[in-house]
Amino acid sequence: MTKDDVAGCFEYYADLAEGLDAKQKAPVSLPMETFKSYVLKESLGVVALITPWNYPLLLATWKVAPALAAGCTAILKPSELASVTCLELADVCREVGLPPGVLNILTGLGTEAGAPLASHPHVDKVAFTGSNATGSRIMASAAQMVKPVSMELGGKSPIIVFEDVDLDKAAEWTLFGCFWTNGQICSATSRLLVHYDKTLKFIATAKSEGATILSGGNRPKHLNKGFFVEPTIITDVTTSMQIWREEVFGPVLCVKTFSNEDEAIELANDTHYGLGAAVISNDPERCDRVAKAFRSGIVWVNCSQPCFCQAPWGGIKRSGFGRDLGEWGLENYLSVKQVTQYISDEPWGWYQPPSKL
Ligand SMILES: NC(=O)c1ccc[n+]([C@@H]2O[C@H](COP(=O)([O-])OP(=O)(O)OC[C@H]3O[C@@H](n4cnc5c(N)ncnc54)[C@H](O)[C@@H]3O)[C@@H](O)[C@H]2O)c1
Ligand SMILES: NCCCC=O
Repeated sequence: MTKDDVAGCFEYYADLAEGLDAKQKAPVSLPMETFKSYVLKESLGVVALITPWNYPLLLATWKVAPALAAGCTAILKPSELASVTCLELADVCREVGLPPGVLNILTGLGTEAGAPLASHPHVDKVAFTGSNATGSRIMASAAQMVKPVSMELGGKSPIIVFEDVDLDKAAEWTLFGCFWTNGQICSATSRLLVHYDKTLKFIATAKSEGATILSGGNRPKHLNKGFFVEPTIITDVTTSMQIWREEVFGPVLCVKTFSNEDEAIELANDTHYGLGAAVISNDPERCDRVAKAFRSGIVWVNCSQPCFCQAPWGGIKRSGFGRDLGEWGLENYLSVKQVTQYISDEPWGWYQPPSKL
């Protein structure tokens, strides 16, 4: 599936690149007839793309494809934990005729390869996806040179399940939203807010489907080696607990109940993060209200986690700023230049000619 997503993303940005010429010289309407103005969109130059270990090829593609489409020269620094697919991508780019030097892969540790790249004076922009701690370090070093950055950081995303839903569907989206790819997704909806009346039925249904409720949290007995954790569901959580507030980046779902829509929204937004948020309800007006009220960059209605390269991806608050994907992802790598021309034959008239003095 990732390979298809990668190819789809390159094709999408190839189309946007072809459309860029037609968007050049877009006129700007001015209040003075003696001037005319238009806008050029230009490549930012040399961009550093620093990416995480989860979805290593896809998340690199979300940056490489729009950066190349915008005409940038890119240096991709993949995670030291998962670099191989990005090296393969470079081979494919060479095979299809990308000129040498346009896409460069720099492997290595964050401190030894990522940090010098991010602070290099010849790098015009840093586009980063990863943890908040690293993002904050990169912002601090980029600030020394007033270098633009875009940040795709972590999250602790909520999913609100209202009482009017089909329980089976809600249970499936809730489990998928948190446990898909072991919860190692930035946007995992790992805080479940469920209407109180539904809670017992929800748990009973999940139990009858074989889920382990209020348990997990251990290494699976049959896996002695490696970094494995049982799918874990935790209830009786308070909003001040670390497990409710901090990103786990693993298969852990916290559950809290609410008694009305306002309380659900307040609990959902009670986080430093603002990446994803989901609402499950059969009431379309309620879905609209809640979608507007969520303080996040992405909202899913009656689902969780679907991702399309045409739609903007990114967060607010400590989940970052700037957007990957869609036309917004291309704008990440373009600068906007105004060209304003004086078109009158008359002198500007700042200095009076001697004859008129
Ligand atoms: N918002 C999103 O779209 C998105 C997507 C995927 C992952 N994430 C987040 O990424 C995190 C998991 O990824 P991770 O563990 O690889 O993150 P990480 O911050 O540890 O590493 C990300 C990248 O930064 C590099 N790096 C580390 N220190 C650096 C430094 N001082 N200067 C420059 N580069 C440095 C690493 O080598 C790696 O390439 C989670 O918090 C997750 O939520 C966010
Ligand atoms: N579906 C891809 C999500 C990437 C975030 O970690």
